[in-house]
Amino acid sequence: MSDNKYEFNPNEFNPNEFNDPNNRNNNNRPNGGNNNKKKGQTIMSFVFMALIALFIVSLVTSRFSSYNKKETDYSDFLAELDKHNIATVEFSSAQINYTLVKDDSANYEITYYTGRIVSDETALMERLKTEKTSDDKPIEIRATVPDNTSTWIVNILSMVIPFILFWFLISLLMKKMGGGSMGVGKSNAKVYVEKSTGVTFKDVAGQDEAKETLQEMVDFLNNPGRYRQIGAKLPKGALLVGPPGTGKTLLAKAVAGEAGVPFFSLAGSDFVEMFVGVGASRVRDLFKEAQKMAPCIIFIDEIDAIGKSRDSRYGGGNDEREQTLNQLLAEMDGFDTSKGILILAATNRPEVLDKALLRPGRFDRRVIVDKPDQKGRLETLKVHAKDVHMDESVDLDALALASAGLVGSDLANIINEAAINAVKHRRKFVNQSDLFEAFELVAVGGKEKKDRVMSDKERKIVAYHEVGHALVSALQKNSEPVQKITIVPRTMGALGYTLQTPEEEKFLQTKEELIAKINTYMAGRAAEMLVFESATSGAANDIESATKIARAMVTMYGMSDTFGMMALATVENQYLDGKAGLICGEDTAALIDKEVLSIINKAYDDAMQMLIENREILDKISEYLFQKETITGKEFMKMFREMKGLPDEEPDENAKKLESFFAEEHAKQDEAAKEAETAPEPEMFEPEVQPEENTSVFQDVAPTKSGNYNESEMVWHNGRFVKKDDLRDDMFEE
Ligand SMILES: Nc1ncnc2c1ncn2[C@@H]1O[C@H](COP(=O)(O)OP(=O)(O)OP(=O)(O)O)[C@@H](O)[C@H]1O
Ligand SMILES: [Zn+2]
Repeated sequence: MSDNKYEFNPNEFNPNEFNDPNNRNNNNRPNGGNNNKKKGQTIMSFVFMALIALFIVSLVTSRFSSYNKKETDYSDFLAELDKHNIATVEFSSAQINYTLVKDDSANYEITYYTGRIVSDETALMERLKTEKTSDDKPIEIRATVPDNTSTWIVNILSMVIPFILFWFLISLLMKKMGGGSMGVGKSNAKVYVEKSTGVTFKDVAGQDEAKETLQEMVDFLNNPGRYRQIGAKLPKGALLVGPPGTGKTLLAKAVAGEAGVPFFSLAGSDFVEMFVGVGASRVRDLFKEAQKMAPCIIFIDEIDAIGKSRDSRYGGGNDEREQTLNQLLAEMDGFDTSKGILILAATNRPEVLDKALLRPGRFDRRVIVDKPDQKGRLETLKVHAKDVHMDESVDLDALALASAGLVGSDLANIINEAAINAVKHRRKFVNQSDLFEAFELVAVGGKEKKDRVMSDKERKIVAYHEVGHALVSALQKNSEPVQKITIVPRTMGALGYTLQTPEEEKFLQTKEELIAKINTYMAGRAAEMLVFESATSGAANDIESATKIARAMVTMYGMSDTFGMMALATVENQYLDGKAGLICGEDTAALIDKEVLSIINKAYDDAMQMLIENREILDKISEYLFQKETITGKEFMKMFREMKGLPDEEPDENAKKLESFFAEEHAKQDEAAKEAETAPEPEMFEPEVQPEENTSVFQDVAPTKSGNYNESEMVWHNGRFVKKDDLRDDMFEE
């Protein structure tokens, strides 16, 4: 199947082209719409030019015709009459035009004109009829209905032209803004229609539940009759809900591909325009076109852009969006399901959607497209690795294990980055270290930046900080194993990091595990304070992450002593950053802060205590890291166990896989050293990536001036260093 994707304007699209069975595989098909549009535009500009030309011509002629006309007073007219100087007189409806007996000095004849004085006219006529000109000819008298055609045209045109000009400018402006060009109401939104998407459920890895639900929809598109016969109401739409990059768009395409029907797609934000009413008319157009092509699928991405609740809490109350939404609801109610139109919509903020959208007969089915589990990740990796030449040694299993928390698009990205890496190293096959580097790029963010010059003092601080994290983690039962510790700075600002990955998929976290995590976060700063007695700004990320966990424990997980199981916050956008909104009074909010602070402070104390008790190990491993710059979790654990006098643990299968995956680090370093001499490094594009949540990265950012506290500003209080400014009276109360 070919991947045929077209952009088209539904207004000028000729649906018959789609219905022509002989035309099925004609790739040029919908361009007819484009040609029509072009033709229309040329005609319009032609008419426009013609009008302008006419206007100019008539202006010029009227100019010329008034060129030899001269206004005079009635008394002048009478005076000339007295002098027998008048040759012709012409009465028109409002004026008297007259010419004089030919004056030889003038090389053209001037027509004079003056107003009529009706009361005087009988006498005047008498005179004109009887009197003669100076050269003894009778005065020529005429009465004409004036020929006003030319002035009439000018008048009309002078009224119409500004309109046309105005309209022309507006449409130019709208085209600039990406709106409609031939009139405000018409749709020029980017609707994509693909006759066959070429995507099937096989291309979507994992997401088995979502596929199962959608399989029903496919069946309904294929056999609408079967459902109708038994009297079942056919579903009109389904809402695909999940975090970004999990494959919602891909699934929608797969439904179209499986059912073999055309796929209309556009983004919700395309509907919302500056002008009220544009969005609504776009919705109308879209449905009109879709009905002509039924059976088909309409896919609306980011439906929250139009479907946002009209409730003002979510920033509702926008006229344009409301109209668009109303139109969408009306269309959904209006169309006939038996034709086989299915509307799929995607969002990662289902909570902001207007309830009306979710009522039966609209998007009444919700399909959750969540982050993949380990199996899902492995399948996704396999799908994307299918067309990439992979070295035999490559173990996608280990990568799937290590990449907890990443979504489908991240995984696709890893495979692609790995392939780019292989090319960069002039290899024909992607090997494990390419994958590892790509994984780090996506999971941690940025690339190694070895040329960044840091002082030994700074590197030492970073080394202690990182080993602090790793050591406290290793000292606790409930923490995840350390996989890598490094003090090589990265391009996105990290000066070093400690990477931990769970050995198995976890769906629940216990209070002990959360506490262990907070302790581990605190350990970086604690190590700095213990050894250098001074804090750096490097712990900013640690502090933020730790506070987030502590706050969730208090407000949502029911894990605090003060509040117990009282709900104090609700998650506002579960599928994005999981931001929570407080649902409590101000007094309670202050108490929450206090509770969060006490959790953090206790964690800091505990971490400090653990480091003090294991100072020797801290010093040794930090020194080792300082020398080597990067060590694997395996190396770290070996040193740790030896010094602790612990027996070697036989790692389980998953642990072994992860170990070997992260051990690639060494292979990579050796290889890089070799290659550095030979191959010149081409510039590589770097995608912007965010560190992910599940795989814990204790990443430490470069210090900034404002955040760099020196010793004198810190005081030791209640068993920890605190910033002098932060010392409050109430801290001494306990
Ligand atoms: N389950 C999956 N199987 C295979 N590939 C996937 C999967 N999920 C995501 N991908 C890859 O990630 C890319 C982006 O996915 P897609 O655009 O469908 O995500 P989305 O959920 O619609 O994201 P958004 O909410 O940001 O629009 C896909 O083109 C595909 O390459
Ligand atoms: Zn840290």
